[in-house]
Amino acid sequence: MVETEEQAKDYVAGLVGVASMDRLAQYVDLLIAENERQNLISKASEGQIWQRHIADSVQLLEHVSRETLDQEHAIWLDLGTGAGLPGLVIAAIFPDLFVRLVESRARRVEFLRECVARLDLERCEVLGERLERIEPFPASVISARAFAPLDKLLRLSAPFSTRSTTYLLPKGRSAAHELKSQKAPIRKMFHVEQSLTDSDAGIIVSSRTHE
Ligand SMILES: C[S@@+](CC[C@H](N)C(=O)[O-])C[C@H]1O[C@@H](n2cnc3c(N)ncnc32)[C@H](O)[C@@H]1O
Repeated sequence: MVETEEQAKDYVAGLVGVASMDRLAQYVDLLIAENERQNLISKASEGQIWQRHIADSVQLLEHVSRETLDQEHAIWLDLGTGAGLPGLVIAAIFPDLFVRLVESRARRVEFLRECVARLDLERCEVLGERLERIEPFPASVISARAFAPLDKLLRLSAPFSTRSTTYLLPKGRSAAHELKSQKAPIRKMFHVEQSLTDSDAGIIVSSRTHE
């Protein structure tokens, strides 16, 4: 388990390069500063930002194949990005990957755009709209943390999903229960992975190529 700030930084540094670590540190500074102006993350989590937010986002990489990310036109779509979690963290790690962040609240959109500019993430696009209003495109990866209940999330994201889309859905403590309440075909498409940052939390991940 990744339980402390030190462990979180070591965990992330073990997975990403030095330049990515620098961009993540820059993002952490921007996030803490902006959290004074708008409510992006809980005040209580500021002192554990690497463990609660950065490592929590980075761990998603353990559940997506390198092959998926290396495809020429791979797009990582993050729904309800809010403060930048996990989508901006992913963009900071992979500046060459096309990352699209969907967020409807104007002040959050403004903050995300500022982060994209300050971190020089040319391939990261902030779609400042409700997801329902966005013209669908095929996404290689769809992530969403604390965005919507699973059935709504799957309904809204379906137009962006293909047979090979990898879903990565950190669901906190409700993961197993939410998946269990779905109909059999959905239950078969996904499984729950243990979160490394919270022993009670799970990540709903698509199991394999699906319809
Ligand atoms: C609870 S926050 C989670 C933010 C971030 N993913 C995190 O884990 O910290 C949910 C975010 O989704 C955004 N959101 C909710 N419904 C949306 C929709 N239909 N389209 C776009 N954004 C939406 C909200 O504005 C909010 O910023």
